Amino acid sequence: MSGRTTGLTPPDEARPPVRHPDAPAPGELLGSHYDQCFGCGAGQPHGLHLEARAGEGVSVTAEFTVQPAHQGAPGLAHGGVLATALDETLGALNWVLRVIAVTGRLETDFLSPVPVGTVLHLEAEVTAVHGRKIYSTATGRIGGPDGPVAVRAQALFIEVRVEHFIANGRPDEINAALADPDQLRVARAFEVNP
Ligand SMILES: CCCCCCCCCC(=O)SCCNC(=O)CCNC(=O)[C@H](O)C(C)(C)COP(=O)(O)OP(=O)(O)OC[C@H]1O[C@@H](n2cnc3c(N)ncnc32)[C@H](O)[C@@H]1OP(=O)(O)O
Repeated sequence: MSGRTTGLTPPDEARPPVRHPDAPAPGELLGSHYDQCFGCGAGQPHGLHLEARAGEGVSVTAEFTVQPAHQGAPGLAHGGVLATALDETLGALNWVLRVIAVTGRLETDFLSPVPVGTVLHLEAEVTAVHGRKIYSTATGRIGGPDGPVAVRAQALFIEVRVEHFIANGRPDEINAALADPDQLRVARAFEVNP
């Protein structure tokens, strides 16, 4: 046993999240944090190509259209792909907090099947912050932004430094990313911490 507190309920001493003053304006398209990301990268042919926008407060919205490559059962989205869509949307909250954070824990509820061709309308918000721990929730609706919730998640993200990726990633991809001016621009945007 590690002794970690792994619950998804913020402790009493957690504080409300703070929108960074330089966060993108509500409605602004956030773009991809990495071209090869399976969740949001344009360079991944079978990726989700999820497009997220900044919301009000510390929130984001996103859309993901389920493609034939995303099937689990015939004609239905794979649950892991739906969890990825939730994870990616929650990860996009980094843009609004202006911190780099990775998923530590993700709990997902699958409430109804999501057919291929469906546009999943996602929303995520940070509910509390405690030290490096960022507590957040997300929903995915079908049939429109106000349609029924098909999937939802609670998550705990952990703030990391950019060195986390340099220390743990494969050298080929790390070096390619460091040589890409667009990628450096994104990394610098996250380094403007309060
Ligand atoms: C450039 C932008 C990039 C944005 C990417 C977004 C992509 C979408 C999101 C993802 O999918 S990220 C990829 C999936 N996640 C990972 O690969 C993370 C793998 N795990 C790790 O690298 C480390 O475990 C982690 C950095 C999360 C934590 O290790 P640390 O050594 O830095 O933290 P530490 O063990 O000191 O724990 C700090 C606090 O967090 C808590 N914690 C850490 N890991 C946890 C965990 N897994 N579950 C619950 N709590 C956790 C821990 O209990 C502790 O709480 P307290 O401060 O209250 O003691």
